[in-house]
Amino acid sequence: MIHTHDRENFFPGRCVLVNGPVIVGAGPSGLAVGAGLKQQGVPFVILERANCIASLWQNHTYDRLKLHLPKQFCQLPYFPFPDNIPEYPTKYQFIDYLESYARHFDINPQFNETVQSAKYDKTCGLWRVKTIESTSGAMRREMVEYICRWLVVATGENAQKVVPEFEGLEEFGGQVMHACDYKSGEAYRGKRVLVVGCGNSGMEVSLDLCHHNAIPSMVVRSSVHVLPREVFGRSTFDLAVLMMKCLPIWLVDKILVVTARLVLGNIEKYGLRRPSIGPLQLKNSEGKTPVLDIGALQKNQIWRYQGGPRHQEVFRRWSRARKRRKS
Ligand SMILES: NC(=O)C1=CN([C@@H]2O[C@H](COP(=O)(O)OP(=O)(O)OC[C@H]3O[C@@H](n4cnc5c(N)ncnc54)[C@H](OP(=O)(O)O)[C@@H]3O)[C@@H](O)[C@H]2O)C=CC1
Ligand SMILES: O=C(O)C(=O)Cc1c[nH]c2ccccc12
Repeated sequence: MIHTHDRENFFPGRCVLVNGPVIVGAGPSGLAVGAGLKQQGVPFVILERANCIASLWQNHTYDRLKLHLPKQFCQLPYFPFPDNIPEYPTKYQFIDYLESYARHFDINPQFNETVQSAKYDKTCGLWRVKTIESTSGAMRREMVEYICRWLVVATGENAQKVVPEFEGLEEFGGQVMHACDYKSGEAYRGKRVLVVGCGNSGMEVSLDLCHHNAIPSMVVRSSVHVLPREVFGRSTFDLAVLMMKCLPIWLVDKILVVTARLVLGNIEKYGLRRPSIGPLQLKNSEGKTPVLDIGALQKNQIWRYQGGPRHQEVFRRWSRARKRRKS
């Protein structure tokens, strides 16, 4: 007979005892933790739901993407970028680098394993991490329970897409996609595209659409800090990091905003407003990343619907205009 307590603990899969940490996620952070542990000779297991390392970079980024920050800020510990890589690596160069990083440290994640739960068992001081095979279509998906003393969650800041509700989407008739599925503007030549969101993704997708002679418009919900990626040939981020070493954050913010104003002009003429809090302070308090501009701001073919109307109202107007054009 199985008691309730036993039933809770009953697990129909394999059980693996890990003599070190379990790391969830084989993205840059998971790999970096793995490399550190390898160097100390500590055994570990990396669990990854996708079938490759850095799956967000491999599968959910657009073709033209380049890192925003100079390479020295994006490299992982103990293994710098090769010298022949440019200052702002492309996504392909970044992925190659991560692949060689994993090879260099002989890191072999367990792919196609999705963590379903992780519970800390206080009585024995151990984590119980349950996974299920992620390969779809398998008749019986394998389940494994890992038991370990340490758990490292390295699942990423932006792994989960957020799609706002859109009333009237069924009647819209046009194609709708999230930025994580956008590859290039090639398919949108000559077409009107409404881009919802004015973060780095929204700005760069709009710029890519311009490069492909599509006609993007943007929905700008709130205020946003736009900084030039470079000032006098020097990375703005690099300058911010340098200034932070000797100046208070509010002053660095003031300098960044004044410099951005000198380089880019008043962003209100591009349909944008700046937040009252400075860019670094806003990043610290709300996690909101400033937009690092690589040319989208000044593309005057991008129309920006600013402020008041939320995506819903703009979308309704947009949808109606599309129907009028089609009829
Ligand atoms: N080349 C690079 O290195 C790139 C880096 N990135 C990075 O990836 C991360 C994710 O960036 P991103 O994908 O842009 O996401 P963000 O969360 O940074 O931006 C999302 C944007 O969408 C807006 N938004 C959300 N919901 C709605 C809605 N319902 N109606 C209208 N607007 C809405 C937000 O407005 P609000 O502010 O009002 O919430 C915000 O402006 C960031 O750290 C970014 O810097 C992204 C692209 C390129
Ligand atoms: O561009 C990105 O995706 C970044 O995350 C860059 C970034 C993070 N924190 C910052 C603070 C000031 C300027 C850029 C950044």
